[in-house]
Amino acid sequence: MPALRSWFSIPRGSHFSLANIPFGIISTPSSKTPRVAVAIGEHVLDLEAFAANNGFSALSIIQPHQAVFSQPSLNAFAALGRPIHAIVRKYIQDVFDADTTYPEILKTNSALQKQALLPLKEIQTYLPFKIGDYTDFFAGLNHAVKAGSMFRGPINALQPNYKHLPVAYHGRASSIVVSGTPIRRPNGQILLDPATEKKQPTYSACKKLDFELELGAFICKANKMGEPVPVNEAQDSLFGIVLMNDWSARDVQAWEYVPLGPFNAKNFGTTISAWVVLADALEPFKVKGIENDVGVLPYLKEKDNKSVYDIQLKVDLQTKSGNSKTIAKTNGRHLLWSYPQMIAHHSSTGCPLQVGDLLGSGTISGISQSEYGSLLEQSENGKIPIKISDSEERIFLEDGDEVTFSGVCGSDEEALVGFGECVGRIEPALKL
Ligand SMILES: O=C(O)/C=C/C(=O)CC(=O)CC(=O)O
Ligand SMILES: [Ca+2]
Ligand SMILES: [Mg+2]
Repeated sequence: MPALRSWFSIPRGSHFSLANIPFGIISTPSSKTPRVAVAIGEHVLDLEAFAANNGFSALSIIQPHQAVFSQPSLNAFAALGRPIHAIVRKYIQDVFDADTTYPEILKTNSALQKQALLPLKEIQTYLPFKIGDYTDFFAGLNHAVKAGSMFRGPINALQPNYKHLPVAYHGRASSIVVSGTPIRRPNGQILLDPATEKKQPTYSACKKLDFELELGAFICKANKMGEPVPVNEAQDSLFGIVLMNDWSARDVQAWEYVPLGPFNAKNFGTTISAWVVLADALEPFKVKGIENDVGVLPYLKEKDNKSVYDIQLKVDLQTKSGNSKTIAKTNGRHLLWSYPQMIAHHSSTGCPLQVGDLLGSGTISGISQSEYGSLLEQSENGKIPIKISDSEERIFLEDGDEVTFSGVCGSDEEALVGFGECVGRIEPALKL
């Protein structure tokens, strides 16, 4: 399909082309109340201002719902359901199209352009949703094999359940932050010398601080308690996707996680990107995930044989002294389980999912060192240093390090569907 052309200037290579239209929450120095916007090129369209100035006058279906754009989160907009998200996205694409059906709405309305089109660099972004619950899956097969091999050897790398159900832990919604928020190194219980017989922990600053490259999915449809979401209807629950960093304290994790899973090792901070790419925008980039070679149970069997996304993912690390390096490149296709399968399994007991819940994919890794989505894998749990520059290397994160994830779909520079960035810098631990 040829790229949509706009009357509005959208630079080539922008993650926020007309093919995208991602949603987020913004404010400006002169208007500090957080509200809904979409990103377009190097600007955002403030949907509160747009709605208040008859921007949706040609879209009668949205008129009774315009208050959703004045909310400080996307929950109310998301709850309108996928057919409405699709209509709104298509309408905004039309308003910006070079041959728009509605030139009077924005193309020839310079007053509204001035009011509602704001430079990205002048706005502040916020968490896109009020997140009630957060669950982090472990669907990245290559990551699970690599991490499991390091801890239990290659024969026992995967637990017997791994290919039969999407494994997950219940995370902590209260410490999810938007891209750009600093992350403080946690203090925690660790074993300084795990090899010795006597297991005596100390309480200290984490010495094995790591990132995990993941995708996060937001839920837009609540299921009632007791009523599971069938796998082949689960796409209706999927609002959109963000980049996600499940910061992980590996030494805390190693000591605490058997038998109930990660607790404090992953509850001190999780960063997500600010712009939510709608499931509809990702539709052209659906691909087959990793083949599951066990026959999954019927409640996890999907009709759709393409249900993960071809997203080119990248991790950059910049040190306090300014050296930086791309330390990993991988792809969103490296998942054994799809989001519909995760949703179906999560709700299979009757557990209610709610609008605004966040589901992490699990760390996404390829199969070679430069494709690993965590330092745990890259450094073989601290054994192999990763060269950042001639003067610096890393095994785990140091104070002042800044980790930047980016993700983009497509190759046509005029029609990229990108996520922007998911950034966090490490601050020193509280002094003990
Ligand atoms: O297989 C294991 O015992 C451990 C796996 C991990 O440590 C990976 C991990 O932290 C899970 C995650 O992706 O959050
Ligand atoms: Ca994780
Ligand atoms: Mg986390």
